[in-house]
This record gives sequence, structure tokens and C-alpha cells, in this order.
Amino acid sequence: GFHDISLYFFLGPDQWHKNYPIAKGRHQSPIEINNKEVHYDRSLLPWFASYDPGAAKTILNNGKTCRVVFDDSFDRSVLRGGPLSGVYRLRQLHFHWGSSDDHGSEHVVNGVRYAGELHLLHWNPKYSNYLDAVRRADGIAVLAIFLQVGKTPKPEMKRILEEINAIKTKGKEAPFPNFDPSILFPKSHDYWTYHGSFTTPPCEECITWIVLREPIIVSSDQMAKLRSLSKNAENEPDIPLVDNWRPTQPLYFRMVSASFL
Ligand SMILES: Cc1cc(C)cc(S(N)(=O)=O)c1
Ligand SMILES: [Zn+2]
Repeated sequence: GFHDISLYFFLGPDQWHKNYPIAKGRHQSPIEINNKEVHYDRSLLPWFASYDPGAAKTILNNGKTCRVVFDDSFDRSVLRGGPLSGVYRLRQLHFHWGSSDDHGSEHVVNGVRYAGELHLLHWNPKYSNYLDAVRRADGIAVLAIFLQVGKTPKPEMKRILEEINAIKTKGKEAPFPNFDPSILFPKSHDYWTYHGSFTTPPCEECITWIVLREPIIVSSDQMAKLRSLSKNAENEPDIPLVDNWRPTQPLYFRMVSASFL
């Protein structure tokens, strides 16, 4: 249908504003993070994730990314601290990647594009539900982790990538029980934070971004695994699911704060 997001990637991010004017807003994501414009904020607290592995439910291919969804019916898996006030409930995680290892991340750091980017999306339970939270400036918190291609991949990524065969085409879903995504975190919790938006339509400006400085290492084969996903449904001609990242957007008058010197 016309509201099918994958159509928007087909039309191109520069067309999104025709249906979602906010896509040309002043608080859009992703952005380029440049050391010159970053402000070290020593009042920033460390962030903490306390996730219940039992909250993991399913993994699915929705035609625009590979997504793992979690039970967010109560404060079961939460993110707290950092720039956030109160706890935010983990709802889903998903990935962005390119058509080759030299690009694919959404955020760019001092001109460096990574092969991919993992987003863990959380919502503020002070609002009655997720759809209410996406209409609020402090409604959503996304923890973003860069995927860097290297020789010694993180073994914890294997579990997700093994499931990829079961969700090759759009609409395919498989059970994904007993998974604590914090095993994917890098050693350092150093982060940048700024206020931004969804990187896909409707591009709501409701996200407190927490972008980790340290990437996690994946192998080139693991990135190829993500690229083996298809945008199309089972009985349709194959369209590789690649390059599901939005180009960086203007920073305008925003401050990017760093938790580290
Ligand atoms: C596809 C998609 C859905 C949602 C809720 C959030 C995002 S993002 N990239 O802004 O975290 C992407
Ligand atoms: Zn995302």
C-alpha cells in the first residue's frame, strides 16, 4: 500500500517530506557526528540496560529491516540513566546496512561510515502506550551501536544471523526466545547523545539518541548474511534488502553531547 515504508526507500528519502512534512524538520536523524561540534558534558550519567532474556519473542523480516520484538507490556526490559529521566521499555531492535562493507550505517562519525548500525528502540512508559510516546519529544530512546567489519567477529551476533535463513522474505517471522541483547554491547559505554527523529517515515522528532562510540565487530560473511534478506514476499521476484539507511540530515541548532573527553 502507499503507506508501505519500503516504497519510501524506493521513492528515495528526499521525497518523504511530500507525505511527512516533518522529514524536513529541524530535529531529523541521522546526523554526522563531528568532534569539532561535540560538547563534553560531565554531568551526563552512565546508562544501564537491565533486560530480561525471557522478554524476547520473535524475529521478523518486515521488508525494510530485520527486527526482533520484545514483550513491552510492563517494565520488564528497561534502559535507564545516561541522558534519560526514568526508565524506558525495550520494544524492538533492528539493523541498517549497505550493499557492501564500506557503508551502511546511518550515523557517520568524523566522515567514517560503518558497515551497519544496530538500533535498540525503547519507549517512555509515562505515556499510556508506544503510539502516544512517538508523539512526545521525550517519548523514545534509541541505543545505536555501529557494526564494524573485522577478523574477530563478536560470537554473540551468531544467534541473530543464524535465524536469518528462517526469515528470508518480507512477512516471514520466527520465534526468537531467550535472548538478552545486552550481550551485543561493546566494552565501553562511552556515548554521544542528541535529540532527533525516526530515520524512516513518519520521521517523528521524538527520539533521544544514545550513539555508542565503540563499534561491535562483525565478519564480512555476517554482513553478507544480512544482505541475503529480501524486500519482497516469498512468491515475488527477488529484490535484495540492502541500503536501508537514511542519509545524514542537517544538525541546525542542535548540540551533540559526549559522555567522554
Ligand atoms: C523502521 C524503523 C521503525 C522504528 C520504530 C524506528 C526506526 S529508527 N531507525 O528510527 O530507529 C526505524
Ligand atoms: Zn533504525
